[in-house]
Amino acid sequence: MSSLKIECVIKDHCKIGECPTWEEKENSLMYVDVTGKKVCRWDSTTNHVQRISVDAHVSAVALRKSGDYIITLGTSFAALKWNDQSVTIIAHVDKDKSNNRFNDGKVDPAGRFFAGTMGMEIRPAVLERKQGSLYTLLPDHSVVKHFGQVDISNGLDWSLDHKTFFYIDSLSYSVDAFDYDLQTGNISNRRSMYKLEKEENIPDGMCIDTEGKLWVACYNGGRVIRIDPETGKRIQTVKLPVDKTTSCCFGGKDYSEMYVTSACEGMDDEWLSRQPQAGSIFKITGLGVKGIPPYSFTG
Ligand SMILES: O=C(O)[C@H](O)[C@@H](O)[C@H](O)[C@H](O)CO
Ligand SMILES: [Zn+2]
Repeated sequence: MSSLKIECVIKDHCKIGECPTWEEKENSLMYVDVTGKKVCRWDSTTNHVQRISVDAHVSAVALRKSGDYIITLGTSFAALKWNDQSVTIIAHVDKDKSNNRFNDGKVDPAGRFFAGTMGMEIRPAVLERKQGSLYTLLPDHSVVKHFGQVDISNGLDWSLDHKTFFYIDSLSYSVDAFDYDLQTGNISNRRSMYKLEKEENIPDGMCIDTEGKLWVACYNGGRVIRIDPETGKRIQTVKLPVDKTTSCCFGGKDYSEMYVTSACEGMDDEWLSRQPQAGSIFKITGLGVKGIPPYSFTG
């Protein structure tokens, strides 16, 4: 008998809730509302949500070793100080692409911030294709560009042995794997590891668990799926009460809870009436597997 439990823990109406990131020292979940232009912090002990409004699309938030956060804002990497709500631009990318924005990002095991860009959407997943690129912000604040020709740069994570980088460009409907060099941050030898099935729809955010398996949030698929990178097979599906599940991370006291963000942008009144929790954040317990703490940016 599964002890799986899904509860809506943050009743929000995020246009595009994204990038859930557990902050252990604050017992809190960080997340963003991309087109709502907000960086949010939910305190799991008080159930209180603090929101900081920013002046551009904010698509990723990550912890910073020196405290506070690093974010992707428009087509810039930026530092966010929580208490005074100050934003300091660190580096710009895609200077020749005024209609681009950053999308998903995450810090690698060596403290580098990987994030990718995309063209602005006309409506969900409808945009000028091949405009995006994948970048790394190094601790010295220089930027490395890995490759271009990306549609929607999305979920990313690293294997537990730090030898493989997993990456999603959403409109390829594939989860890809690269060889990854921990010492340099270089990635190579791209191959498809899992092709989504039709009803799983668009691959979005992603995280790894302590057994080395990947969890992928399926946008318009209303689910997270668990994939074994060794076999390229799906080993579990957990359905949620909303279709636009956007990303997932582990959190809670021992990283045994999974948090799933969602979106409501692009839903008409009839769809919203069927899924009134769209844009909220869900907690899944009883998965029987844990996650790992997020890495912090060392710059
Ligand atoms: O959430 C994201 O990663 C993007 O910002 C969305 O706007 C995508 O279009 C959607 O998730 C489909 O990939
Ligand atoms: Zn995403």
